[in-house]
Amino acid sequence: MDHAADAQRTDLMTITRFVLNEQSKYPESRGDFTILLSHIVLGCKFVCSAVNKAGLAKLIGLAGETNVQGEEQKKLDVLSNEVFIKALVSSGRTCILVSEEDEEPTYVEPSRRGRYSVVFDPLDGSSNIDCGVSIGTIFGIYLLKDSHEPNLEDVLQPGKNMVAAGYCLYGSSCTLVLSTGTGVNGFTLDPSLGEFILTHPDLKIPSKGKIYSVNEGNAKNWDGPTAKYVEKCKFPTDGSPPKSLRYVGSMVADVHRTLLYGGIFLYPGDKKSPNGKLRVLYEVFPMAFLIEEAGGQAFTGKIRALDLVPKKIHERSAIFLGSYDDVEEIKALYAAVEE
Ligand SMILES: O=P(O)(O)OC[C@H]1O[C@](O)(COP(=O)(O)O)[C@@H](O)[C@@H]1O
Ligand SMILES: [Mg+2]
Ligand SMILES: [Mg+2]
Repeated sequence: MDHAADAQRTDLMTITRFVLNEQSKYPESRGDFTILLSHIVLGCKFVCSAVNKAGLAKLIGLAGETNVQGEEQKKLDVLSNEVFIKALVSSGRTCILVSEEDEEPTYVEPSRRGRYSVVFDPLDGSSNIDCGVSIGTIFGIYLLKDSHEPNLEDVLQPGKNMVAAGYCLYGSSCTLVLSTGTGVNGFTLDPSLGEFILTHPDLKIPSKGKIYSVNEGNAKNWDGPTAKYVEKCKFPTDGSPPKSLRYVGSMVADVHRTLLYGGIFLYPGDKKSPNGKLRVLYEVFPMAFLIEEAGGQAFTGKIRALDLVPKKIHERSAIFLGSYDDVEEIKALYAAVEE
């Protein structure tokens, strides 16, 4: 084994070094994004360690408050939210923060303000916290185009205007997946080094998958195209084998598997919740941005998810995302009912 040759073939790259490389592609860049990202990374490391020791540190269970979604907040929801607000404000690079856990946006005071708006779900998959199943953090980043006073319009924008998006998965290992609009890369936290190391360079989602991921418990309320699609997954009529069902119930975990293995993740609208459950700004948009960057598709049942223009910060939307060919199939079923 020629270790020297092998060493020259594979990079030992930290996420900071990676983003610095990216930054060098933009001579006009002042390093603001690199600083912002280093604070997001710090937040992820903090939350990762809190999640790992949740049972020991009495961080399991309810916080005793209810958030704007009407959900009972978990202690880790509240802690993660505080950690990210603090990390983002202290970066000195943000102007507006939108969190799932806060009814109103946080407008950063002028003396600590920067040009980036960050929309985020501090802890995704809250129903899985207490049983130790994979959970995560999701974030999307917009850049203020000019020096106007930041306002709600700066975040109520189509997802395609984001400059970066990512998530951090707190699972058997802690993995941060990031895109700055030029491909998708995954970094694994080495707890002994406290460093996120590049382990999944240039991720590409397979064009077709063998897995479908949906909460079938809502099946009785589904519309025609969704019911037909899931039926096709289970009872294919073209001689192909049935797809396997995988559903963790944490969007980060279900999308991470979909990104690596291919297939489709869907949280459709239904008779009970016409706009589904997932929130446009800090769940649908960042995941759609990553999936498209990796060669997949993200569809709302009507349009390309990233073309949505949200009217409210906690707006929800149906979402079908994953492998290009699989999403193409469900788009055809919805197109058929439009005719
Ligand atoms: O239990 P359901 O209805 O299947 O919903 C699961 C979905 O809800 C969520 O937990 C909502 O996110 P939060 O946990 O951040 O509120 C998603 O992660 C997941 O995909
Ligand atoms: Mg969530
Ligand atoms: Mg959440």
